[in-house]
Amino acid sequence: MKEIIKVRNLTTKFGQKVVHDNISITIYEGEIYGILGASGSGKSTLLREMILLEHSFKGLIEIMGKDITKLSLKEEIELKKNWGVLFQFGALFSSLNVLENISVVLEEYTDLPEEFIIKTAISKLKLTGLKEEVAYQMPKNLSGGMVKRAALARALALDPKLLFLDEPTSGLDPVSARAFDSLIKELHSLFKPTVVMVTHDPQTIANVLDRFCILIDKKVVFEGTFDEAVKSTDKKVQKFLKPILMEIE
Ligand SMILES: Nc1ncnc2c1ncn2[C@@H]1O[C@H](COP(=O)(O)OP(=O)(O)OP(=O)(O)O)[C@@H](O)[C@H]1O
Repeated sequence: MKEIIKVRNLTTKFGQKVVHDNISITIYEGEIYGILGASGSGKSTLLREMILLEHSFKGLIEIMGKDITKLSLKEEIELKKNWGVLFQFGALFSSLNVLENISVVLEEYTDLPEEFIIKTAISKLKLTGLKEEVAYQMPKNLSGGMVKRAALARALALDPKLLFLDEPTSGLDPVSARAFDSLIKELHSLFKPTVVMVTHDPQTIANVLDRFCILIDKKVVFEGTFDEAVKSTDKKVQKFLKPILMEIE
């Protein structure tokens, strides 16, 4: 298996507050990898560090063979073309309609003619199960599930090798959440991107992730598959898994 993201000896501090204390994880190409942990354990911070939005760390983060602290501007742009991001609350631009929200990414990172941008944006929208007419709606008129799908369509705009998802099912009702899990699995089997997601959703953890890490008390206390976690004798891992196992029973 080929490594696509390597985190080594990473320490994150905000002032005196240590969020990650010398943590290391490895994400392999093509897997669906979860960053798990209690609230405030630094999951989103780790994801934000990987996508160059947070820089308060020491140690190594290597993505597709590149140390992300040593990128030239050109390399940074090239690397960003390889990934799509779905932020926790969808984070669509409220003043733009759905089509424009997806198109901005294509306009920023490609030289495609406008007609092709529109066709591509609509095809991404359809991939996420939304109808073409949704393209002309404003985000405020969409349901929570539709916002997530539209935001996922935007994340898919550049056919990313890497898809970063921050709490993809949070805020969704159970039916929409499970439908979103299925969509992620379907898109993954179609395009085989590496998916890195922050989640605390027990069903997603048990049914969608290939491997995951668990952050507790600033450390990575576990990295591996769900079955391996269930078999772990580590007290912290067992305590973390208990409510998840009860929920999925
Ligand atoms: N830019 C920042 N400046 C100062 N503190 C920060 C910053 N970003 C995050 N933190 C702190 O780092 C800690 C970890 O935050 P983070 O959002 O990564 O946790 P999380 O595990 O994703 O939590 P949740 O599950 O609640 O979203 C929190 O105590 C948070 O307040």
